[in-house]
Amino acid sequence: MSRTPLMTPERVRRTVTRLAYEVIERNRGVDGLLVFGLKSRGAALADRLADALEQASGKAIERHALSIAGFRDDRDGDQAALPDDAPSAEGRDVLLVDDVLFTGRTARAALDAVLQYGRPKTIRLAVLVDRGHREVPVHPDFVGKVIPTKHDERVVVDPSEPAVYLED
Ligand SMILES: O=P(O)(O)OC[C@H]1O[C@H](OP(=O)(O)OP(=O)(O)O)[C@H](O)[C@@H]1O
Ligand SMILES: O=c1cc[nH]c(=O)[nH]1
Repeated sequence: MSRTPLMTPERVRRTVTRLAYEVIERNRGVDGLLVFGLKSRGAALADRLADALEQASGKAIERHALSIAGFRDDRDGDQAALPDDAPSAEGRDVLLVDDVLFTGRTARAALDAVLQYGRPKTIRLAVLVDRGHREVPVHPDFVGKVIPTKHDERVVVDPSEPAVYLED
């Protein structure tokens, strides 16, 4: 297996900052914003994006991890219990965040999973990398970078650096 760098840590940081400003522009601010990172690897990115939103807006941003277990249409699994600190999404602007968008099945499952939290006013999707090969009609609202890939390659976001690699 070979690993090719696609985005350096500096590039990822700049991209996350740009995404934060795009979210603020689209939502006309951050009031009512509720950020959900898709478990498991979207949660680290959601934290970074929420931090960037706080820095850009000067306001606290509520963020949570969203389990999509039990909502996949292509995998079996039991639904995780709602966490004790589950927020209400009723009437709020929900931002779903994931590191990689591929077939779109995770994001589709997240649309079902998030409705356990109430009925949001809007639900939008932000991803760091869109690598194509969609199998369901999911389109992201905010994209860090579109990276065309072969189907059998893998895009890996290392949350600790953070950096993006292509593995084949
Ligand atoms: O668009 P899709 O085809 O659904 O692929 C994208 C998903 O794949 C990865 O998660 P993975 O399923 O590997 O789970 P993990 O985050 O728990 O590692 C990634 O973090 C996205 O959530
Ligand atoms: O390339 C891929 C495909 C699915 N999920 C990932 O994180 N990367």
